[in-house]
Amino acid sequence: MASVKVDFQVGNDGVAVITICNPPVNALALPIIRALKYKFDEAARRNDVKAIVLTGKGGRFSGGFDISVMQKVHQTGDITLVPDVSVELVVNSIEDSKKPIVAAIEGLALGGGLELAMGCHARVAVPKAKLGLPELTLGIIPGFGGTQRLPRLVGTSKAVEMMLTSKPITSEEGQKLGIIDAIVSSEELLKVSRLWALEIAEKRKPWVRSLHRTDKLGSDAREVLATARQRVKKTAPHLPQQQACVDVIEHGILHGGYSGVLKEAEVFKKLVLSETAKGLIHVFFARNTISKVPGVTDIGLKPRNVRKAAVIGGGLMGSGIATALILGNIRVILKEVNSEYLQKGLKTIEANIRSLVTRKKLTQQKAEGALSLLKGVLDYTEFKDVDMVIEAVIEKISLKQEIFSDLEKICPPHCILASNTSTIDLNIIGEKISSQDRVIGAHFFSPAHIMPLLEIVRTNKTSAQVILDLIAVGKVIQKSPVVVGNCTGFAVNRTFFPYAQGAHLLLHLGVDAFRIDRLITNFGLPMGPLQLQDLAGYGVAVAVGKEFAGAFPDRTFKSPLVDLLIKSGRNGKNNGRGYYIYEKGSKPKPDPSVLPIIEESRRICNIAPNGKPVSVSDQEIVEMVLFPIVNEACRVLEEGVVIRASDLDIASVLGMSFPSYRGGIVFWADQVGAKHIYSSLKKWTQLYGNFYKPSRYLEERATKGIPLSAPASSNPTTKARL
Ligand SMILES: C[C@H](O)CC(=O)SCCNC(=O)CCNC(=O)[C@H](O)C(C)(C)COP(=O)(O)OP(=O)(O)OC[C@H]1O[C@@H](n2cnc3c(N)ncnc32)[C@H](O)[C@@H]1OP(=O)(O)O
Repeated sequence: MASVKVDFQVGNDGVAVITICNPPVNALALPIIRALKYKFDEAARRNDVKAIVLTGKGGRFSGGFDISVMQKVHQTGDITLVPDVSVELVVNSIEDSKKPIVAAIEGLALGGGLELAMGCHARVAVPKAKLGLPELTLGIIPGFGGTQRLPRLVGTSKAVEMMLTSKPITSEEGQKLGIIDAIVSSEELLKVSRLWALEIAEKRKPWVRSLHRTDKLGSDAREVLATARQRVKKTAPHLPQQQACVDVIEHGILHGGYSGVLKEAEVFKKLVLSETAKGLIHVFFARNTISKVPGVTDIGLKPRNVRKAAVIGGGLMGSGIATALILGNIRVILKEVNSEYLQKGLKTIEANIRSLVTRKKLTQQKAEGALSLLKGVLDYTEFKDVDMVIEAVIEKISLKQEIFSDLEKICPPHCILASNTSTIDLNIIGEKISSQDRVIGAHFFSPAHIMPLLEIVRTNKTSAQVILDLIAVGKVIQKSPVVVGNCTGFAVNRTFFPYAQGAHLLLHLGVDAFRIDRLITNFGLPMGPLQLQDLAGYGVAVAVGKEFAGAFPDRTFKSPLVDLLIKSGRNGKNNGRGYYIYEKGSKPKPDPSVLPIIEESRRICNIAPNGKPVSVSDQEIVEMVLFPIVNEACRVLEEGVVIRASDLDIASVLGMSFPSYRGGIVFWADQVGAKHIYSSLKKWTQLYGNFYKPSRYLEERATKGIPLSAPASSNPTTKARL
């Protein structure tokens, strides 16, 4: 705690430098906020202080209000834990101070950090500092006056864009927009800021109170807001903070900045208590926790550098993985079996990179740099000095075993031997080699260069060093690595295998296919289970169905539907025909001609009670698809496949696009309540069979009233080692 403080130093020039010290990001924790108020008031009182500079220690101004305070509010329900910073500190002690205050910004000023800076009378920054108000990603709006001062400093249109997208700008852009007054080197920052503050005091530079300005709001501000409001209605119907943000900005434009500040504080507090904020704030911390792996990241090991990697197999996955690696500045050797496949793989990688340039996600220069790191090969000659190999060939055990035997002979002894398998037991893949401590799963999600999740699968033998190395690679290539244990489907596919099956079961009970998908998208997933099946192609559905039927025969729903769809010439999006019709340039349309096929499958299965379609409410349909997933998540937790429940939340959000504002699958389940989930599953088991049978873990937690996310107690039946 000693490092959490606010420094106060008065120089001979009469400038007090107030420094926020709370590593690593100088979050505005409650003691910091209290100390800031105290120090500003002290500076105002002292006769030897003519002007003030506010800055942050360690190269970062501030990452904003301490988000863990809001988490405490969620745990306790006590909103009074959030102090009144907006008026008491920012308006009274900073903006309305009788002495000029300059913010000296290094590294980043985000959220509450930027809001403090905007309360100051000028801002000096170093090059490339990040400035932004990312609060909306947490389900809240800025609460220290940001919704009012940002439009007054950069204009309504830009401010709305910055807040609704949560994307930061650089100090250079900030200077052009007018929020930054000067850019100087890090060495000069304090000197220039002190002088600037003194010059304001001497009236040689303007003394600007942002909240009092109106010149930049623009005469079209209300139209800008009306357009934004329409847009968020369409694009973010589940995110109340988006609409609220626009409303609060408008309030300040109509009624004046100070009234806007008061309105903002009121709405901010309401939003902190919203379900959306609970989910998103949980995801923020859960995402930071995933790479903390007991026995791996806490035993003093250092990750080794992976400079050169090899990818075996240039298909869809292999080329995506190679793309991700070169984008992370890692040299890549792509190996294929013949030059035709190799050229195809290389072309796919090039196309992946070029499409990022077209979509303005990558500069031309960076694209060329990345592509220069790629080399295609047809043999193992280049493998002598690779630090990591990721095998991404077809799912055939003998082929993978042969490759791993070759790799063990050819690659250096430190080389990580990874497989991108999504189905095969890693112990079997590594069975024939002696370096089983180097065998690990690197399970990417398609398209591998875009999807943010990396499921790192360890076996009982994988060494801590290799796990740590792969976590580090994951971070370098901008993925969120989740370390999981070895079991059928690993954590993500295993948990979500009932997704399609739940939909199929409902279909066979007589529920309309498109109703199921519509309700699931209304719930917040980007597409329903049937459309997802179309997207993946039916080959995947058949393979995955077989795998899970083999592993979990007690809870697999079998139907001839996919076979019938294939027989009718459908293969989902791949050939433009599935449950939906896919035409270039237009959204998928439900295909009425699929209905007789579903009907035929229903006839064959004949599971609807009395042969009649069941009558189920919209909510029940959503629950009948999602509760079986929660049930499987419970088994994954009980078996210790993931380290902690929040890892599964992140895996579900990043791997399956489960809505982050619902906090992930287990977090959401706890909001719904284990008791309700358990009793619903029990009822459906009696009505419709074992697919719904509640797991022991769920039953125990529901009966004892323990949250599903609470750490496992004693003796988990750990099949997967973690
Ligand atoms: C009233 C106000 O308007 C409301 C607010 O200000 S809400 C806060 C708004 N600010 C934000 O959303 C910024 C959140 N933070 C970030 O985006 C990133 O942490 C960052 C860009 C600041 C730094 O990124 P990076 O260097 O990769 O560090 P990162 O690993 O994320 O964070 C380091 C640690 O700081 C913590 N942290 C970062 N910002 C924090 C914050 N605002 N509050 C509390 N903790 C924070 C992280 O949880 C992490 O903790 P850990 O080491 O125990 O896991």
